[in-house]
Amino acid sequence: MKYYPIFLDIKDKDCLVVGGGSVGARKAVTLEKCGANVTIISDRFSAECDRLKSSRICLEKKEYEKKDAKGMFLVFAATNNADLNRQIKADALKLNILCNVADAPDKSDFILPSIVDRGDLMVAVSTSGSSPAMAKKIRQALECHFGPEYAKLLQLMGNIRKKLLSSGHAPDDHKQVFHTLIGKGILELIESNDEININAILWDVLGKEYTYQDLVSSRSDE
Ligand SMILES: C[C@@]1(CC(=O)O)c2cc3[nH]c(cc4nc(cc5[nH]c(cc(n2)[C@H]1CCC(=O)O)[C@@](C)(CC(=O)O)[C@@H]5CCC(=O)O)C(CC(=O)O)=C4CCC(=O)O)c(CCC(=O)O)c3CC(=O)O
Ligand SMILES: NC(=O)C1=CN([C@@H]2O[C@H](COP(=O)(O)OP(=O)(O)OC[C@H]3O[C@@H](n4cnc5c(N)ncnc54)[C@H](O)[C@@H]3O)[C@@H](O)[C@H]2O)C=CC1
Repeated sequence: MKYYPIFLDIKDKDCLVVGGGSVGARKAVTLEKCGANVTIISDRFSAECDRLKSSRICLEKKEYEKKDAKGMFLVFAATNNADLNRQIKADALKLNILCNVADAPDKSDFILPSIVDRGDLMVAVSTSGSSPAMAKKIRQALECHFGPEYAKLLQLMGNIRKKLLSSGHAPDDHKQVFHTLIGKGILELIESNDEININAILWDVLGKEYTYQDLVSSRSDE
């Protein structure tokens, strides 16, 4: 394997994107969705980038300077200047910060995947840099297969898991329960909004204190 796949928790971490064009904008949007505090530094901003200004995305209109990278958790070099992108990478290295270089995968510490985002289900597709266009096409095909019902299913499964585990750990019994639930076709029932039959399964497998409406009204990580 060329790259080590990892799901990184970047909530409330400071991340720097240098370059306010369409590539910088795309990287900033994903960072923001994951709860990071994003600074985009650029000597000019595309209209697309300008619209991103928010409580979590701050735009600084200026030339990049080495000190800008200080204290950042991640750095993204996304300018249209290849030499500058390499300089940003070198600065980040000196500061021990991982850096993505938009025009030079071989110089990057990490590359970004194409993402299917269905709540707690995240499918990340990488072609190891061989063909971003193909990564995007595969992502679009997967989006048709993994529809929005998967977000609901995982909210349900996450909350059942949390409730069950809060009453004690019994890995062998629990394994049986989870596989039984999935095997009973709950996904299809969620898709057709058939609450009556979902509850019938929940009560049969887990007991009356497990009700669909209660279990999908809160997030599993709350
Ligand atoms: C190595 C990597 C580094 C990184 O950015 O982390 C990288 C590098 C480069 N991409 C380039 C071009 C394009 N990138 C896209 C789109 C995406 N690029 C993304 C990731 C990555 N791109 C990493 C590898 C991912 C992998 O393959 O596994 C995605 C998945 C995620 C994201 O950006 O968030 C996002 C899709 C989001 C979605 O799902 O929609 C499209 C498609 C389009 O625009 O329609 C094109 C035009 C078509 C094409 O080139 O294939 C060029 C310029 C080449 C040139 O000069 O011609 C380079 C530089 C180079 O290769 O040297
Ligand atoms: N990784 C990826 O997914 C992709 C990467 N690329 C590469 O990414 C790079 C950026 O692409 P785009 O966003 O389309 O380019 P762009 O030209 O739209 O944006 C680049 C931005 O960098 C800024 N910039 C240049 N010098 C600067 C400096 N000294 N200080 C601060 N900001 C500076 C410019 O003002 C501009 O806003 C290109 O090198 C391109 O080849 C292109 C497509 C996809």
